[in-house]
Amino acid sequence: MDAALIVDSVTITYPRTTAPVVQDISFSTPRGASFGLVGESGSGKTTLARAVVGLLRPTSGQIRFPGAERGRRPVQMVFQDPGSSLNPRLTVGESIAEVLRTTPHGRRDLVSRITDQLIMVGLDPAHANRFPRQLSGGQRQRVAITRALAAQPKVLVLDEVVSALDVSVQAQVLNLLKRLQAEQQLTYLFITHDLAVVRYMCDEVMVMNRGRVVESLAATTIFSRAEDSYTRELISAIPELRIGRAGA
Ligand SMILES: Nc1ncnc2c1ncn2[C@@H]1O[C@H](COP(=O)(O)OP(=O)(O)OP(=O)(O)O)[C@@H](O)[C@H]1O
Repeated sequence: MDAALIVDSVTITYPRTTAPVVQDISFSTPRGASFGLVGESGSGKTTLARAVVGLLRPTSGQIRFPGAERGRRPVQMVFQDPGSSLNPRLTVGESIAEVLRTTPHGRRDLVSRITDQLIMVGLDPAHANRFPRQLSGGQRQRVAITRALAAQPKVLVLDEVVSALDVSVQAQVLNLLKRLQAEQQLTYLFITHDLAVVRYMCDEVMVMNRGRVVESLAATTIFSRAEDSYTRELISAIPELRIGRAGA
């Protein structure tokens, strides 16, 4: 298996706390695949995600990116609320430029690269001159996605990226992510409490509860095969399976 991300026996304990919030978690994701991490609030998903992107160091265990250049962590993260992850004082173009300046680009000028980044996520190049507050939630999330991709990652950690959006906009953003994944062979770590999103987007899914793995299974079988009582509880908590309808 050509793995892009390997999480190996990772345990994370925050300073000044005793119990680990992530306990002995292992999984790997093939290149171009999507791995779902689900579990209710407080189960440790975001903590693990922060370790994957290097924002915190595991107390024990390892996180590896096979095939990546030495010393380079080929991963970016997109957050739930682009309103707070994008700098409100920078225009969309400046925000993307900030990242583009750090990557190799041959002879192409910055403005045409910004234009390409916007077109790639279905935005009007004229949006480069707007501030985040002048965009809709869905448009802001597209900016956050293209800004993350401007860093040329191989792995994208997507933490509740559609939870704050209207249902119809959710489907558009999920379909955009699917297209980008196919075009760029991206590997996704998809964090959500929404099992319908997981079934639509992911190949495999791992269910976490209180920092531990409850079960791991193929995403398509999550509704039919989930055996653990905790997973069944999460399933029964879903108000309706809307993605099947909106996502085609
Ligand atoms: N900086 C911190 N210091 C101490 N404990 C923390 C810190 N950040 C998170 N925690 C605790 O770690 C546990 C896991 O939190 P985490 O945010 O990873 O869960 P989560 O599954 O992502 O939840 P949510 O969906 O609400 O974001 C929680 O009990 C939380 O209170």
